[in-house]
Amino acid sequence: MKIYFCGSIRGGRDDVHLYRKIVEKLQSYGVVLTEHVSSSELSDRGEDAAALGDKAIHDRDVDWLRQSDVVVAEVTQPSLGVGYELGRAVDMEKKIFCLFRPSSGRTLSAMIRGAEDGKIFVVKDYSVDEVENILEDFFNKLKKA
Ligand SMILES: O=c1[nH]c(=O)n([C@H]2C[C@H](O)[C@@H](COP(=O)(O)O)O2)cc1CO
Repeated sequence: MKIYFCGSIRGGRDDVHLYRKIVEKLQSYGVVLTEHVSSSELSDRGEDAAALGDKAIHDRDVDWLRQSDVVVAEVTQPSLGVGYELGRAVDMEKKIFCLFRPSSGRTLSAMIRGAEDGKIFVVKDYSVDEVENILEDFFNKLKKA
């Protein structure tokens, strides 16, 4: 299974340790195409745009999105890139699982919360200590579907 993980980069890296935890769990279900999103070496400046170029980053990621079987996004830290990826993924009819932490004190964008349909686009409120169980539930149901 190919998994596309979305997490904030230029939107802010406050949750990078959580992204790492999520990606490690996801790797027990398949290949995470966007493992770099969870790297603590990646700052909020993003990948080396001078070497890669923003267009190359965008085109590579959209190609990975197309290849992916499922999209998992940590959406607590607001990120334009994550919002864009989710919009494109909806258009590609991908199965999408968004994770949001209410304990952050934030209110999730209506364009994410309101996209929930309980089937293809699922939004789950969670706390850090339950993230592994929540991912287990999601992938167990996915295997049965
Ligand atoms: O350097 C990058 N590499 C990269 O893969 N992305 C993708 C993956 C992330 O899920 C998402 C983060 O977007 P943003 O940087 O706007 O927070 O965009 C984003 C950047 C920088 O915008």
